[in-house]
Order: sequence, then structure tokens, then C-alpha cells
Amino acid sequence: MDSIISMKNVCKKFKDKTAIKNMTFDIKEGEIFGFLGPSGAGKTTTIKILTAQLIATSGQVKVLGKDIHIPSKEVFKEIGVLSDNSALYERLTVQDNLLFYAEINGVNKKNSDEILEQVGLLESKKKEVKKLSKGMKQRLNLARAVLNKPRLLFLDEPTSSLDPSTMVEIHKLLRKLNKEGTTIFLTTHNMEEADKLCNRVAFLNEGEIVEIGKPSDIKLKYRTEEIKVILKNNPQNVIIKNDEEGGAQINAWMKKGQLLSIHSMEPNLEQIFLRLTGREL
Ligand SMILES: Nc1ncnc2c1ncn2[C@@H]1O[C@H](COP(=O)(O)OP(=O)(O)OP(=O)(O)O)[C@@H](O)[C@H]1O
Repeated sequence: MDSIISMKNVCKKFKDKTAIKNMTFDIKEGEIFGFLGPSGAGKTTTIKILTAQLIATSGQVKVLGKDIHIPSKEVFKEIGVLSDNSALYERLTVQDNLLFYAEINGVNKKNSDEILEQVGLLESKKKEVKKLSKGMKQRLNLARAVLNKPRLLFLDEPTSSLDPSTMVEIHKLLRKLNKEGTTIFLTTHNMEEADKLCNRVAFLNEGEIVEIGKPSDIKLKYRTEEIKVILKNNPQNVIIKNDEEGGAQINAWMKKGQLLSIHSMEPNLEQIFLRLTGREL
């Protein structure tokens, strides 16, 4: 199979509102792919189309090589979904939440302790969910999504509103799952998260992909031809052009022993998004 996900010219309309406009992209098996955009850009709608919770108005959607609009048990057995409205049973324990979920979804329960161990909740398995912190609840949601050891995992804002240390824990877990063979499609507002975690990202604005590629390639593509220089006895950064004249200037500062450091002015993903769309995330 070439692509694990393939969208071709997909549109999604809600009455007169077009949420997704002519969207085309492919994801290869083994990737961690980030879908980035501000609120209302169409991220959740895309995940819902890819997981057959919504039907596209037009275009072709293939997941694991199959048309997602034709129901197939095989495909659903191989995908996991963590959505923004994943609900847990507050009065059940961690373990019972997982077992109940496995029961109603026909998923093998044998993995439950192993998965709880992976998300760091094994010691809390007898705790009622209402007594868990937000981060622990999110880890349990993730445990539920990966209980079937999916080949393809969809995560809608997996770390939004989590504290930085829980975010790091979730990232570790996602990298581990990815190493073990799970392809991950995630949405986020957080450009730093995407930069650290994803092999490739797509920038989404008003239902359209405006840029797609490896974070490092995107940053290189939009780099500015300027260099930031820090000089002795000068508290301010000096910005010079990355050209012959700038080179001669740097040379002169070096000869006089004035040069403390040189930095390329590579923009971050957030700045590039702003430049492309005029919108902040
Ligand atoms: N069921 C629906 N009926 C009408 N409009 C909808 C529906 N679902 C989504 N929309 C609209 O489609 C657009 C995209 O929504 P979507 O939820 O996909 O955005 P998002 O990028 O996931 O935003 P957020 O980060 O806030 O979750 C928005 O303008 C939204 O109001």
C-alpha cells in the first residue's frame, strides 16, 4: 500500500458553510503527521471525515487503502481515535473504564494492564476516574484509543490544556507507539508541539491546506536573508544582510575582536503561519 491515508479534492459543506475546501494530501505508513490550524480551521471536521463520523460532500477519502465511505470492519479494527469529546465514566475505576470500553467495542482485554503500564496508570488502576487529574484522564483516554494496538491513530488535540510535564509524557508515549509501528495523525494549535513531534505538518486555514512538508524544510523555505549578530559592548542585537557586504562587516568585527555570536534568522512555524495566513494560532 502506498498511503495509509489519502484525501483527493475533498470538500465538506454544512448547509452554506464550506468547512473543507478541495483538500488533497497523502500520509505514508509510519509517519507522525500534524494538522495545524486555529480554531474553526477544519481540523476536527477532517478527523471526523477520516474516521467515518462525517461524510464528505465530494472527493475521495481512502484510509488503509479502503474507501472510508464504504463501511469496513477491517478498517475500524485497525484504527484508534482520541477525540476532543472522549467521555470517561467518572464513577468507574480506571481499569473498569478500559474493560467496559473493550467490552462494548469488542476489543481484546488482555492488553489492558500492559497499556495502563505504558501510559503510567497501572498503579492507579483501582482509582475512580473522578479522582484523577486532567493529565491522568487524558492518559486514560489515550489508553482507550490504543487498546486495540491500532495501525493508525487519530488524535484530536491530544495535549490541549495539559501542563508541560504531562505534555512531555504524552509525547514520549506517542513516539514509543510510533516506533512500534503506529502511524499517527494529530491535530494541534501548538506549533512547538508539532515541530518537536511530527515528521510532516500541514497548515490549515479556513478549510484549506496552505503549506505542507517537514517542519525543517518549511522553516528553510521561509527563512529570511538576514543574520542576527551580537557584539561586545553593544546590548542590542544587530541585524545584517546575508550577502557580501554583510560578510565583510562580520569579518571586520571579527578582526577587531568585537563579535560575540552570529545567529541565522530562521523563523519558527508560528511566525510562518502568521505570514501565510495573517492569523495567529
Ligand atoms: N455540524 C456542523 N454544522 C455546521 N457547521 C459546522 C459543524 N461542524 C463544524 N462546523 C463549522 O466548520 C468549521 C470547521 O470546524 P472544525 O470543528 O472542524 O474546526 P477546528 O479546526 O477543529 O476548530 P477547533 O480547534 O476549535 O476544534 C467551523 O466554522 C465550524 O463552525
